[in-house]
Amino acid sequence: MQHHKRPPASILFIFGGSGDLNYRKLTPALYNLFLDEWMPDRFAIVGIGRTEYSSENYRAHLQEGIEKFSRRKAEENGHYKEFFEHVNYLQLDAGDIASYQRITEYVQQKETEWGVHPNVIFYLAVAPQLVPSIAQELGTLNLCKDKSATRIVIEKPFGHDLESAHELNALLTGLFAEEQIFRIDHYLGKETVQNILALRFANALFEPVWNRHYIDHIQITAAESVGLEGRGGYYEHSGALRDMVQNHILQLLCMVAMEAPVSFDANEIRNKKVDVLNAIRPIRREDVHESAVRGQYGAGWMKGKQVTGYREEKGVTPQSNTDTYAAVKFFIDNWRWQGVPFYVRTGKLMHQKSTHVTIQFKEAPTFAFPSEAAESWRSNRLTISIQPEMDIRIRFQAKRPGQTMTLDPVNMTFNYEGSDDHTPEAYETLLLDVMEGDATLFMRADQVESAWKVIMPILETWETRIPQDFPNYVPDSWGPEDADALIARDGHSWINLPPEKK
Ligand SMILES: NC(=O)C1=CN([C@@H]2O[C@H](COP(=O)(O)OP(=O)(O)OC[C@H]3O[C@@H](n4cnc5c(N)ncnc54)[C@H](OP(=O)(O)O)[C@@H]3O)[C@@H](O)[C@H]2O)C=CC1
Ligand SMILES: O=C1O[C@H](COP(=O)(O)O)[C@@H](O)[C@H](O)[C@H]1O
Repeated sequence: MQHHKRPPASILFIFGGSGDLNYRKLTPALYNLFLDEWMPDRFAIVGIGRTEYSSENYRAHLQEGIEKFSRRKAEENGHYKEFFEHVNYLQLDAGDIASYQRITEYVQQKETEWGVHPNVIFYLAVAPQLVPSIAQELGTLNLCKDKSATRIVIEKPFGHDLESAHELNALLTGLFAEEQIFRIDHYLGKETVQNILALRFANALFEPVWNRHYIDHIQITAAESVGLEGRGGYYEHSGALRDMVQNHILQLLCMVAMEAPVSFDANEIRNKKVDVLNAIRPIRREDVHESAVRGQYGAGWMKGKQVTGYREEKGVTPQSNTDTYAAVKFFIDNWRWQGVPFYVRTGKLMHQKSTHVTIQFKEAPTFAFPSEAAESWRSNRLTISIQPEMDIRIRFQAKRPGQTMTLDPVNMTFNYEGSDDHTPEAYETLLLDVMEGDATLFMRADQVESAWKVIMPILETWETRIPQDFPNYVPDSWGPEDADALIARDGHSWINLPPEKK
């Protein structure tokens, strides 16, 4: 039974249809949208690549991806036949200009068959070097002149630095209108990330204390327990700062720090976020060593299994100085956040997978209880767990039952109802938004460039100074000691989130 309005008729062309992202993320997401009756009544998905596939082989390959990576359990997957009737493969070399005609022909054929002019979406799930030439060719197709019906989706990384991101923006905005361009940051599609806006702006409770008068500092952690997962070739030219901080972490920071939007219009939200990026205090090159720490993992053990060091990974050079860990202290120079440090960190092969935001409130102004009542006054803390735990915890002091006045910190926890396999994956939300033409959860050109501006001084400094101590952390740890020192200098320590007891 259909219980919601579906997007209009759509054709999705996935450049990189034979690639890893489509196999692991995009097709499982589209399949779940199909099962949840969110796909349009009329839709077609066309994978594009040079690899030879018959339709049958291609569908079997993608079905395997769904079976491995769909959030639904195997027994819930059962509508492959109906779904794959909508899926086809176009063997095409993106460098062959003449072959783009086949795309136009496919659209015309569907238009005739369906009797409607469909939305046409080009998803570029290819290496970044291919993006400019594919965009260039698509931009010259007549069907891309229809600004309301044709869209282009660009995967990360969006540029390698400020200059290349600016060039890519110039190219794309010369070919497409801004409303046709969907720059993906998959963190924005996560339920728990979107919930930051609901927590802050759908409740009157938090806003009065959400500022420098009550908040001592904020921490954002995106710790991964995985390593490179076969992506050494890409990662070696990226590193943790580019791979995670420039995009996902700065977007989280924006959602925590932005002013209240007056509406949920895409541009209104994006304006408020870009204001935060533009207010981040530029880090002077001579101060980088005080505000930022980089790390690289060596060989060691991860949960009882031996793992190789970063420099021995496939696709990595033996003397590599690429950062697999980054921690940065930011300040936001505006009225709300003046003087409040934002500590952010991310790393590969860390002790525990955990992405969370911690708002540490200031101490109570005076403590009327006997000094032995509590170890610390710094009890008020709000933690937004993004993954794998999906909850919001408020920590406060409570009296321990008994005849003495002894205080203990306790947690009040909101848990997302239902199990993980009922929560839409980020790519489901984002693909649906693209089909609906809603760009709220996508990056605008100026947002991407402002984020690059924030990290450029760190990147440039790191690129010119050779780290003396790499590798400087072992797998299954919380990163390099210098990162502990970065936050300890201000009298704080990193908060590692224990899993909530169920
Ligand atoms: N994999 C992931 O988990 C993530 C990936 N991304 C991004 O998504 C993008 C794709 O990554 P991923 O899927 O891992 O990469 P893969 O290397 O697995 O896939 C690359 C795709 O590009 C296609 N391709 C390459 N050259 C051509 C060509 N000349 N003409 C047509 N198609 C071509 C390949 O097809 P063929 O060889 O058949 O021609 C293949 O389908 C990258 O930008 C990556 O950074 C972002 C987040 C996560
Ligand atoms: O974009 C990326 O994100 C993943 C982490 O995503 P998550 O949803 O699992 O938190 C990271 O592993 C990868 O290196 C990076 O390119």
